Amino acid sequence: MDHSSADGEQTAAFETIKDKNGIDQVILRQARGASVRISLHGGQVLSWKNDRGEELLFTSSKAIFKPPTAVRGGIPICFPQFGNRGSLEQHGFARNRMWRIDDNPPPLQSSEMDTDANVDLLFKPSDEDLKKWPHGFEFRLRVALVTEGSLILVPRIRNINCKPFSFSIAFHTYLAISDISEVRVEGVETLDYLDNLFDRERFTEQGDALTFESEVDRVYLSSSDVVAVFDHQKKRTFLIKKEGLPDIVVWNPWDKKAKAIGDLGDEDYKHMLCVDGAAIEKPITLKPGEEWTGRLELTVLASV
Ligand SMILES: O=P(O)(O)OC[C@H]1O[C@@H](O)[C@H](O)[C@@H](O)[C@@H]1O
Repeated sequence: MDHSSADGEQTAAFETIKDKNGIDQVILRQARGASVRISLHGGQVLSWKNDRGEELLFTSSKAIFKPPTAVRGGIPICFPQFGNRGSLEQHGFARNRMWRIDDNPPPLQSSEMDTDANVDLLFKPSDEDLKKWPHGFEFRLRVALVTEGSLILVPRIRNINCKPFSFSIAFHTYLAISDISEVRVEGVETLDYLDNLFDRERFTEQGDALTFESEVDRVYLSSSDVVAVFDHQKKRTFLIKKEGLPDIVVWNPWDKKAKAIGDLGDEDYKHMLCVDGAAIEKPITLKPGEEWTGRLELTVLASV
């Protein structure tokens, strides 16, 4: 189905298709050929391609596309809990639920978001969810593909209950990389991090840039607003720009853990790196009626 509309210079266009399980997927196409595909299961971005048709997000060779589990790849959304830091299922329930297209979203502050291919998704908890997590909320997600091909995610979470609540959030972004040993992350040097491999003990990053030679599972705290991932072999750099998302998760399972993860191929860990804009260490608290907004912008640049 085509949902295009044109108004002078402004276009807001997306189409929906059904996957083989009957789940709606939204496709955003930008004029120069870049595209994004989003599943309404989990509100999960599954694919982001540049104008040459190259896939920029990793998908596992053993990915399972059948609900209720999230697809191993793309950008699953961890909400309202990150990992096992709470009583809910791992990474919270939002990634395992159906979202819907929001046809009439409240306007966003930022006008740049109205000018490109975009869609608004909405997730509201079911009665079952409310039994486990008794906090009424609306989670809106604007997904936009801008002219230069950058992918922008704008989450808005509103407390529609009469009591305050706190949540964590992470955009669990599986970047597609040539080879994990060819990649370095800049923007986390000198930061403190919680190491999931050492019971979340706090350490300080000592190196100039982060490179990989074994499993890494860390939450870097209060990072700068831009983190860069350089891929020497592919000669490209991902820029991760974020607002309202102070932390950065960096995860690669390496060989042993990869073998233990059912929906990840044994060698897949070489071609993925998760770098997530997140709010984990200090959960966000919303009073009744309050709304929180964040922003994540992913850009890919050619590098030498
Ligand atoms: O297998 P899941 O639930 O998608 O989680 C994958 C990984 O997600 C990372 O963000 C966590 O830090 C890891 O500990 C976890 O293994």
